[in-house]
Amino acid sequence: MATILDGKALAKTMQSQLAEKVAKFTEQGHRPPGLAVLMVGDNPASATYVRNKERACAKIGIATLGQHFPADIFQEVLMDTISDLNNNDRVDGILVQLPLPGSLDSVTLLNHIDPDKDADGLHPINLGRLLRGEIGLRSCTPSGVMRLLGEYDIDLTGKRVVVVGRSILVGKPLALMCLEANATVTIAHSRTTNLSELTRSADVLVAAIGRPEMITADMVKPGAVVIDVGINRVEDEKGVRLVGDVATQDVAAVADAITPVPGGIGPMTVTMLLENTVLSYQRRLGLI
Ligand SMILES: Nc1nc(=O)c2c([nH]1)NC[C@@H]1CN(c3ccc(C(=O)N[C@@H](CCC(=O)O)C(=O)O)cc3)C=[N+]21
Repeated sequence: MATILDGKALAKTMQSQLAEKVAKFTEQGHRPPGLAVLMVGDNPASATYVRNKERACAKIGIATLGQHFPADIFQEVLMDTISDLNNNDRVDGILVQLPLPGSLDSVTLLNHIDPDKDADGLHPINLGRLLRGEIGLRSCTPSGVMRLLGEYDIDLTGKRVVVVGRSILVGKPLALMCLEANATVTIAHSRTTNLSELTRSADVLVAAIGRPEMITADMVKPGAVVIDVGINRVEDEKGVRLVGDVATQDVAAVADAITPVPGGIGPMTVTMLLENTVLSYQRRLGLI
């Protein structure tokens, strides 16, 4: 059976290290780090994520400025709110919870965030910095994947990585990070032909598709490392549960290592958001 890559455990360790770090700075008399969380509408999944993020911040000593807007809010109000937060010295990170409802233009909003406060690492400047291999705030889910691989000493040098999914949130930035780590990277997507043949060639297979249990055991090379980025809520005879993009039980019999859902990449994503916020705080206060 495959080794379980325990994101939940690593997230816990990293979060207590972050808490110690923040405590050290505040004991020295510095203000605490600040994260602004903008949530629009009342998508129940988003509300849960936002609550989890705020709870994690509280534990670490990051001050949160939560702002909740109705679904029919005007774009201009959100733009002005972001301007204010960009100018607010106590705010080190700004997060706009996605997806946004209705006709709101998330790209324009994200582009309006000060790149040095872009805790999600989704601003084009930060994506460009990643492309060029420069220092910057990096997208949370892909950097969570890289951190978890590192924790288990999984070196990507010379490995064949296949990333299934080409989203700007996960697939594209993760492919760049794997390339930076000297892997040979292929991005597969909905128009890829002979997908199973391709995924079977992967030493490291990443599923970031958003389709429950799409990656089955026959698509995985024996001994491969399988990273499951999917978070899908499904309802069946077993009730409502959370499943990834990988048929975990079957694939675990073939793979060498696999991330679970829940308890894998999800908790790492939240932790990287916290780490980005603290990093931005340290850079802004000259504590680095
Ligand atoms: N601006 C923005 N940034 C995000 O990072 C962002 C977002 N919008 N919108 C939604 C997605 C989704 N996302 C998750 C983070 C953690 C878990 C997580 O911790 N999941 C737990 C289970 C939680 C549960 O039970 O629902 C786990 O996998 O173990 C899941 C999903 C961040 N997102």
